[in-house]
Amino acid sequence: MLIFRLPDSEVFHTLENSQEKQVSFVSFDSKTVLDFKGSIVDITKEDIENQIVSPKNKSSLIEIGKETQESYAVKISHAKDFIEKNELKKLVLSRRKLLMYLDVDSEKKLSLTKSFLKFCDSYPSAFCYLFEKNNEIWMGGFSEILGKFDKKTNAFETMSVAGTLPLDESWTDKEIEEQKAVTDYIQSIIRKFSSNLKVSSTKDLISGNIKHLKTDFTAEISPESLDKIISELHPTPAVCGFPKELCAQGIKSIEHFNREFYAGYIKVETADFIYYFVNLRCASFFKNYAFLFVGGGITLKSDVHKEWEETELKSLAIQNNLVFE
Ligand SMILES: C=C(O[C@H]1C=CC=C(C(=O)O)[C@@H]1O)C(=O)O
Repeated sequence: MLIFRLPDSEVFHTLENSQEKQVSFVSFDSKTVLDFKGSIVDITKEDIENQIVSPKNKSSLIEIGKETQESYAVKISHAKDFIEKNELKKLVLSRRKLLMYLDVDSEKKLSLTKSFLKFCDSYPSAFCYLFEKNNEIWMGGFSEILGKFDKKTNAFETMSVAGTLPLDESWTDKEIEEQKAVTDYIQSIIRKFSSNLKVSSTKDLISGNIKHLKTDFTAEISPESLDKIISELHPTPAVCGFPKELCAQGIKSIEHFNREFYAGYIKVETADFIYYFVNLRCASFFKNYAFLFVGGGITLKSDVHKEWEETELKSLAIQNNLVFE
């Protein structure tokens, strides 16, 4: 079962009755690819609500912070050591926030389909999805594209999204440098495949309770180079770091958990476009608990308290939209 909604659209989709590979979830390390087959069809809100994908136990929302602010601070300090030793600009570190819904006396249980619809309402410009496959349930959504390819014109779009602050704070060198590392990397890749790259000015991207810095890129490419561009782009320094192999190794040794689909991407092929959405603000759901995956770019200027707060704010994208009934 897969339900999704494209950015800035009010139409929900699912897949039906065909062997065509239409949607694929690629893990952060690119080693796992989960394919969903079928033709893309519309699905109503009522039909979504009638799907049963909610964990079965009765539950209420109680948060148990497995990763504490102190343990995350130790990891941030390891990330800084790694950055210094390897003379890096940044490394993207993440945590898995554990959310328990314990059986208390309440009659309430988590409805993932209603949560999905609420999440979609809260983030209208995001690509949002909910899937259940091979005993895994994931929900997520964000507005960052790794790529969008127009099959008719061969136009390719991508973006550099990084740096995070609460809406009322002003950008500092830390966020500007963090996002510039992503912008430089993306430009260097696209220029190898296209001679007419256009780069926008850098703007704010508002995402619920927080904002990011965003630069857009457009270029004409040959359809044959699309797969290569995507595999070179992923994982960008917005979710990993540069050089990517070294940073991915550093992340693995510091984080101590498998990111799975978090910070991977989702490929969606429609009649006109091939989209590659960055899989952020996502969670995997189990019977009594969920893992909310949240991270942020660490630089030598990072403040441990602010980095923790950033991941807490990011976790609210999913957490504040969970519906218990
Ligand atoms: C890695 C995440 O965010 C990325 C996207 C936007 C801003 C980011 C940042 O400020 O660090 C990250 O690069 C995440 O949300 O887990």
